[in-house]
Amino acid sequence: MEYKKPMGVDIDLETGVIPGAKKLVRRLSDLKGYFQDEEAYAELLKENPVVYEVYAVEQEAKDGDLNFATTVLHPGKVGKEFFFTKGHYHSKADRAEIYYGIKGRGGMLLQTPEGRAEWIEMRPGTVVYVPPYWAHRTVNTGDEPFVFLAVYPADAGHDYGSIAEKGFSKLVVEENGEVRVVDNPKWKE
Ligand SMILES: O=C(CO)[C@@H](O)[C@H](O)[C@H](O)COP(=O)(O)O
Ligand SMILES: [Fe+2]
Repeated sequence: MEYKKPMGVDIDLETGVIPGAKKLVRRLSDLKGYFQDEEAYAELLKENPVVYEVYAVEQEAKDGDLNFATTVLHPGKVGKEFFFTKGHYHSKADRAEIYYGIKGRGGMLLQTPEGRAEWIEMRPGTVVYVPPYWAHRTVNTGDEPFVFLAVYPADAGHDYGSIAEKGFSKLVVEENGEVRVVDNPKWKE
């Protein structure tokens, strides 16, 4: 039996960086079609800001092993909608996940394949359990980077297709200076 070597790494709790991790950058241009307000999107696209970065430590996609990653989700809005991650189901849809809030403020939108949505607020110290079969997207509702850790089965995979096409049934917006979770007028099952 070949045993893998155990490891310990220190997340930089200020920046969210995991030393030695694989870095992925998502700019606004990577989120084409995701936001409601197309005019506001086109305007902000001139700057094409970084919306989020992911620092991932991933294993071969085998049953029983675990991956982990931090996400640094920057503050910002497109029109009234707060910056968010693309959101996905897992390719192996029954794979669950744990998120842990490190810095900043935000929350997670979750959704069943039938379109039943839930919103869970996150702050430093919040643990969110993502059950099997729920799509999940994080949203930064604050004015500083929202940093969190995710731990997920190594064989979970990402299925972006249905969210990219249909979005979530709820939107997280700012209205009169308040965070509101409202129905998505463009949602169709
Ligand atoms: O849920 C996971 C892994 O299963 C997170 O590590 C996200 O991958 C990350 O927060 C970026 O979000 P997406 O662009 O992948 O939706
Ligand atoms: Fe996930």
